[in-house]
Amino acid sequence: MDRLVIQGGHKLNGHIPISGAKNSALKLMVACLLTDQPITLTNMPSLADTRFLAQLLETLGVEVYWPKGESTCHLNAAELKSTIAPYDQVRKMRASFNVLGPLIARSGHATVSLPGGCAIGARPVDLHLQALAAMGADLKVEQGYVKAAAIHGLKGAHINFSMPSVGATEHAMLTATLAEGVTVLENAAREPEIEDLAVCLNSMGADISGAGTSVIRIKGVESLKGTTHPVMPDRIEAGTYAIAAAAAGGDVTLDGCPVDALGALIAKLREAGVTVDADEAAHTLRIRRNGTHLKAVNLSTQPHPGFPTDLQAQFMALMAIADGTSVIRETIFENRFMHAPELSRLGADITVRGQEAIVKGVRQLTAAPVMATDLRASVSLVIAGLAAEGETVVNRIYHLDRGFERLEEKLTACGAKIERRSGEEE
Ligand SMILES: CC(=O)N[C@H]1[C@@H](OP(=O)(O)OP(=O)(O)OC[C@H]2O[C@@H](n3ccc(=O)[nH]c3=O)[C@H](O)[C@@H]2O)O[C@H](CO)[C@@H](O)[C@@H]1O
Ligand SMILES: C=C(OP(=O)(O)O)C(=O)O
Repeated sequence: MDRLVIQGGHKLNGHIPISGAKNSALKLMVACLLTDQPITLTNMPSLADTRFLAQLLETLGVEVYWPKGESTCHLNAAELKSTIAPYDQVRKMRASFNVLGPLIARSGHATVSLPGGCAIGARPVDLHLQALAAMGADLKVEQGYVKAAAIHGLKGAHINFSMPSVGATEHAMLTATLAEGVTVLENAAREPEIEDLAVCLNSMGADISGAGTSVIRIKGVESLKGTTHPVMPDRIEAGTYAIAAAAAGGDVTLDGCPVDALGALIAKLREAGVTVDADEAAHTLRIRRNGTHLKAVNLSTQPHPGFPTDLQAQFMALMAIADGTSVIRETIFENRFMHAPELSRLGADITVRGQEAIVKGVRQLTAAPVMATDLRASVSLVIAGLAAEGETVVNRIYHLDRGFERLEEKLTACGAKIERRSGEEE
C-alpha cells in the first residue's frame, strides 16, 4: 500500500497549475449517456474516480477513448449494451449513482446499485429517488439495487427539494433534459459544478436556465447531440493548495484557478491573516505568508456560496497552528471530523463536540505516522505534515488518489519535501 513521506518545515514558493474538477468531470462523463453522438471532455483530471467511472460507462456500452497521461477524454454512447450498474462499480463512488436517471431517460429502465463514496455520513439517496419518481419513474429498492422503469416515458415535474443536494440537483437536471415538458427544481443546490454541467448540456441541445441559482428550469427536448466541453477548474484542489501555502508559509500562485468560486475561503484566509491577491480575470490566486502569525477564526460549512465542507478538514489543519481558539462547525455531513484524531497525533489540540470541533492553536506541530480516512481528511494530514517539524508518514493514501492529480509533483515543484513510497504501512 502506498504512503506519503513528508519532511515538514519547508516553505512553499512557486506556481501550482489547477486541474479539472473531479466533481464536475464525473457528472459531465455521465451526460454522455443522454446521446448517441460522441462527447469530448477536455481538461479532464486523471484520477482514480474519473478512471473508475470510465470503466462503469464501458460496462454500460460506452466507447471510451482516454489514453493515459492525456487530458482529453472521448465518450461515445452510440449503443448501450447494458442498463445494469453493478455494486462493485458503484459502491466506491457517489457520482456513479447518477447514471440511473440518464439510463431510464435513454432506455426506459435501469438497475443501479446504491452508491458508496467517502464515509462522512449516512448519505441517503431519497432526494434523488423522489425527483425521479416525480418525473414518472417507477422505483423499487431490492437487495441493495434500485430497479427503475418508466414505461410511459419521463414527464417534466415540479420538484421542491427539502434540502439543497448537489447530487440530487445534478441527477434531476440530467434526467429532465429528455423528459416530456418542463421540469422546475426548487431549493436546488447552487454549486459551480452544477452550472458547468448545465453549460455542457445546453451545448448538447438541452434547454436549461437558472443553474447556479436555487430555481432551475429545464424544458425537455426530443434528443441531445454530441459536444466538446472543457471541465471547469477544481475549486477544492485550488482551495487545498491555498491552505497548504498558508500553513507551510511562503509565496504560491495558483494558475488556472476558479477565483470566483472561492469567495468564502478567500475571506476566511484573509481573516486569519494570510495575504491573498485574487485576480479573477487572470484566473490566478496568490497566497503569501512570511513570518506573520495565523489568527484563529471560526467557521461553519454551508452549501455554496458558503464555506465548502470539502475544505473543512484542510482549514482545520491550518487552525491547528493559529494563535487562539477556533470553532469549526460542520453542517453538511454528520460524520466529517475523522481527521481530528489523526491531526491530534501531530500535536494538534482538537476537541470534537457533536457537530463542532474546538481547535486550540499550538505553536508547532510535530511529525508522526498518521492514517488517511477519506479524501479531504487525507489531504488535511498532508497539509499538517508540511507544517510539522520532522518526518510525517501518511498511510493509506489511496483516498488521495481519488481526488488529487499529481499531488506530490505539484507540491515538490514549490519546494515541499514529499515522496511516495510503496510497501508496508508505518
Ligand atoms: C461527487 C460529488 O460531487 N460529491 C460532492 C457532493 O456530494 P453529494 O452530492 O453526495 O452531497 P449532497 O449535496 O447531496 O449532500 C448534502 C446533504 O444532503 C443529504 N442528502 C443528499 C441526498 C439525498 O438524497 N438525501 C440527503 O439527505 C446528504 O446526506 C448531506 O447531508 O456534494 C457534497 C456537498 O458539497 C460534497 O461534499 C461532495 O464532494
Ligand atoms: C466527498 C467527496 O466525494 P464523494 O462525494 O464522491 O464521496 C469529495 O470529493 O470530497
